Amino acid sequence: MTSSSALLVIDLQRGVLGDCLDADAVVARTARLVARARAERTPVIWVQDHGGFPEGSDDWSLAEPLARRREETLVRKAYRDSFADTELAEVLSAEGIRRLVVAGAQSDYCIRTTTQAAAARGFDVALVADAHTTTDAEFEGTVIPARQIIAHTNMYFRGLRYPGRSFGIAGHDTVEL
Ligand SMILES: O=C1N[C@@H]2C=C[C@H]1C2
Repeated sequence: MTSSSALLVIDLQRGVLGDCLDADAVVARTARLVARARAERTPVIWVQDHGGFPEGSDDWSLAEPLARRREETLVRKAYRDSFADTELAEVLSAEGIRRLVVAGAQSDYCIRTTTQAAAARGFDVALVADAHTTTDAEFEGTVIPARQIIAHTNMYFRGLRYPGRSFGIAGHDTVEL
């Protein structure tokens, strides 16, 4: 079935979520979103990062209760951009996907980078405002709380504009799939 949208679940792995803000709640909301996508026959694509931990390890595994179905695509990555050195672009093209609904972690790394890359590649993008998370950050003495990073990520993508395309944010329970 050629669907125009796909749900992209990025790096909701045990080793990534350790210190992320409200990780359990984000995982639970994402699980409900995945169930919606499956019910509406919207493809679910799972991205898992093996940059920091070996495939098959506990840290590499999806946080429970998330679980990939056999027929759902797994994209393995080692960079913040889920398109970098992966087959994501080919998978999306083959399935006629023109719009991505994005959830996962971490907001300021793989979520931000992948969402911006998708925009630059011509996809419409909806960021699920309450289904991404990250940790507090600190850079050269400046502490940036996770809650601020998440809010800023949502603010940034709510206002992103490219000619002829649509971007936005929405909650896990209302985002169009
Ligand atoms: O956002 C991210 N997801 C993986 C863990 C940190 C980066 C890579």
